[in-house]
Amino acid sequence: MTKLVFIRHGQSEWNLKNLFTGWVDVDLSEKGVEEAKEAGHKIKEAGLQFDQAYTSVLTRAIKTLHYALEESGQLWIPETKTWRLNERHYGALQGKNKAKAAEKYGDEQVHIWRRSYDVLPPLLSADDEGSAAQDRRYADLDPRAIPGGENLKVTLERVIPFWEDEIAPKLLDGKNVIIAAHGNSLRALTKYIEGISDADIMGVEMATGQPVVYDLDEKLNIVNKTKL
Ligand SMILES: O=C(O)[C@H](O)COP(=O)(O)O
Repeated sequence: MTKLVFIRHGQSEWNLKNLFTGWVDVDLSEKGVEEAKEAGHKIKEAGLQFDQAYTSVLTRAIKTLHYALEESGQLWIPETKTWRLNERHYGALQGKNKAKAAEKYGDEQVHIWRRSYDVLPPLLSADDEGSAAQDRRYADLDPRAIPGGENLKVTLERVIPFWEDEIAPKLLDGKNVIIAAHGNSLRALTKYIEGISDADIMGVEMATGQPVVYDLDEKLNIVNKTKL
């Protein structure tokens, strides 16, 4: 049985401050570091051994992966970083406080921005301060692929090609895989592999630093799912 593990990064400094984060590259909080180490401890206890790791190009996910692998004695495994596993881009909401946004625009609107499948947040343009177009790590990307804001649908559309081209072939080859990423890039993957409807995905949440373990058969059907 092939193992696939998802882990959302540990608490970030902006999770702690309740700010929309998206593609802003914030670090883990102290609690987030502890959550990542604890995840590694649980991975070790569960005897999970990986052949390949995938993560985003954002520090909080990369560090979570590294703490978890170090704690489980697997820091040496091959890893691939890709923008396709980044958090959804939260557009012009990035850096804004979620509670203050709810006071200003109403709980309902903020809930729609956060959890609807296909409503976009207010967008950033390429020359706005804070646009990813100014960030060296995206220099090789076609400028048209750099988002000004994403909903879950758009996030899924850029995550899934990476799943199909890179991750699924590894799993089909019998390799055990860990993916350290973000609340919404992992919700997109969860929706895709579990066949969750557009409506039901609104109710799916990913806890910080909690490994989600899938057992997959040789056709990548899900045989079992557990949370550590
Ligand atoms: O980008 C963010 O703000 C968080 O990582 C995810 O936020 P959400 O739970 O509001 O989608």
